[in-house]
Amino acid sequence: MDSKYNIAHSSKSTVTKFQIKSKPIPILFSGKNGPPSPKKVKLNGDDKKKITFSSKILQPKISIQEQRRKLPVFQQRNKLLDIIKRHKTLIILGETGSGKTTQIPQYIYSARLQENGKIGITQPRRVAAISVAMRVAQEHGNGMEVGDLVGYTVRFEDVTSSKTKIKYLTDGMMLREAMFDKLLMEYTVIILDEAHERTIHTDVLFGIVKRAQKIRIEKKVTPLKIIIMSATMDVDHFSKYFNDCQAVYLEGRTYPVNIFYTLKPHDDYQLACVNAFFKIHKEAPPDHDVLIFLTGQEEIESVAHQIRTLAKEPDVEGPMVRVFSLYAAQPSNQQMAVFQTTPTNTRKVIISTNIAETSVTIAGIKYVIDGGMVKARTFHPSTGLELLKIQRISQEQSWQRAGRAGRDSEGSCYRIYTRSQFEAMQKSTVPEIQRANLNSVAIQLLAMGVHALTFDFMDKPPKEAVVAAFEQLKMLGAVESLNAAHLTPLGTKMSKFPLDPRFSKVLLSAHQFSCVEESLTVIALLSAESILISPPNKRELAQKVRQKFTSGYGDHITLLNIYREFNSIGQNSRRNWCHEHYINLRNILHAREIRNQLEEICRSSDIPNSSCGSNMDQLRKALITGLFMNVAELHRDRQYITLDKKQTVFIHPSSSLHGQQPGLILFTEVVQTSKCYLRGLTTIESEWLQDIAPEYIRTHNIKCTKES
Ligand SMILES: Nc1ncnc2c1ncn2[C@@H]1O[C@H](COP(=O)(O)OP(=O)(O)OP(=O)(O)O)[C@@H](O)[C@H]1O
Repeated sequence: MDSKYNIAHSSKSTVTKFQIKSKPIPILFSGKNGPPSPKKVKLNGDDKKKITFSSKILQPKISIQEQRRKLPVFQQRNKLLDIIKRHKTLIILGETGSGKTTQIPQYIYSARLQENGKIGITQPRRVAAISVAMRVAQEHGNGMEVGDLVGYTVRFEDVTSSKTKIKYLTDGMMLREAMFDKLLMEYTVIILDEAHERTIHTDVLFGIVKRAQKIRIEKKVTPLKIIIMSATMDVDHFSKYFNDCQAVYLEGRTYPVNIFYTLKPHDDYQLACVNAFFKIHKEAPPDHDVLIFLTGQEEIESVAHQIRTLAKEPDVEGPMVRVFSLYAAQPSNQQMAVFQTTPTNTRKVIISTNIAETSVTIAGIKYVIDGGMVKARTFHPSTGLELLKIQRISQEQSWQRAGRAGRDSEGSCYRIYTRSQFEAMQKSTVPEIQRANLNSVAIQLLAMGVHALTFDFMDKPPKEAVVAAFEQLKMLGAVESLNAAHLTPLGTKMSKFPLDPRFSKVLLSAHQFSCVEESLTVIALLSAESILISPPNKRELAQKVRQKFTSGYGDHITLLNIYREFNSIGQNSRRNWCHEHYINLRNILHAREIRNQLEEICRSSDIPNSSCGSNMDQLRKALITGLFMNVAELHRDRQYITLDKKQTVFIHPSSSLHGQQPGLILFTEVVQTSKCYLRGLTTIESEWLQDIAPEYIRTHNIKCTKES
């Protein structure tokens, strides 16, 4: 689970910049293939009724098996199987949509190259793992259900059985499996798909599977075959890391994708995306669906609202529009909704973060609009703060995005940047391991008996980030020293939670303060996307109706109050209640799902359940046990300074403590705009800090000079 710990947005991501315009404005594109000349279908007024066809219906139906045979990879099937048979490690490079993810595991299975083991195919994202597994089960035919021969495992969902031989799973899940079996004996073939993504989990997995393969050879047990796949990767770099392994390039792609660039740069890429959409909408046949790439939930919901509203304007031409959002924080069933077919004469538009960037095929997508931006996490060891920042994508990412069109017919990609902006982009994305907070990775590796400083990474993380991670783990009691080769018993328990170790520590300490129930709720709420909705034009109203939940102790307890109230009302009234109180129903339900999972881990770790009722001091103390490094103190000049790295910080205007000046505050979020703001706050007492984290106070030479 990606915890939202210390995550912040830049002002760009949080401010909804759109004004609804009565009519979309034109946007100019150029492209090497010239502008498209789509079939003009007028769908205004009476014409709308006269349209009785859709190419969704008229398209000659070819069987799924014929579709498989038409894929470029099919031509090379035998040659490919022969190479796979001969090499214990192999890199396969092939165009997006050529059939790598769906076909190669099936070829391997048909040729029984996996012998008695399983074929595990990792995906950086759950939506890809689920949708691809469903497609492959469907391709396999004979009424096969997912979970039989073909299955998937993602966080909070395991759809496999004893019959499963082809298993799609997220790289995070395979990493969890490796914590219980370092040699991954369940598998005889592991395919690391979308290797170019270089998420932290993928990078750690590279080292884990490489090591498992080596040890299995040394121990003379069933060998492990490793296949690394992507459409866009630095083959030499990967080959060198995997002991100069063989690489093959699969030629050919299914359908062409025409690329168009804007003629001038667009700072307001959200607005430009909306305008590009309506340009397409006006001209393209109704069954040509559109996929738009933006950076995060708020942006996506805002653009979705824009498109829904504008599409209803009487002078906007085009068919009916059905808008879908897609981002990581949604529960699975909402994510999977984007794959549903829409009625004839309805255009589907999906607005997604980069989670739809790789592996995913959404049937009917003819057009991709690429906003050119992504939200990326960056950790700053010097300040101890991790910030989520909106930045330009890499060229690799832009090719992957374009590759989401042209999968079932010719497609087009409209890039909301100029050709020279594209050329100025970094070729590849900086691996996440080189820019993220490493304390979760460090604890996971150590649970497998490996120290992050000596681990065989493809690209080593900065040493100071590893040291900072170990310093934190030591202060949390997860390791005894910075060079520890093992976790302490407490550290081992912490590693069982898919959370930032600071949050795991809170859960593990909560029983001491009789507040396991409350801690589970707060940590789950912090691990999901925000449950609070604050529309820019109704911000004050939203705050007013939620006023009754506001706690003088701060945001965490305010969130707890909201959750408690939500839980106490009947199921049928929840939707209305959320609407009235500006609460995001989806997100609060997702938080509840996360809470159930965490509760299950607590139960299996023998943590008895307890509740502190209305005694919030207990919860405030429990929060300190994991978050004592995230405390800021009020100084005489009315500024807050963090105790740890002495950073000047301010209380964010959206915090329930804004306008007050408590002496000591504990924080879980940092927002960097013109200033460094804190939100996700709880007030704490100086004596508690001294009692709960005496070692930290002593070693950091901290004197709490409480001001009020
Ligand atoms: N859910 C689906 N519905 C319809 N067609 C699909 C679906 N999934 C895959 N396909 C078809 O199979 C083709 C191959 O998909 P696959 O995911 O195997 O390609 P890939 O080479 O792995 O692409 P990428 O590098 O983009 O992940 C697609 O281009 C599409 O034509």
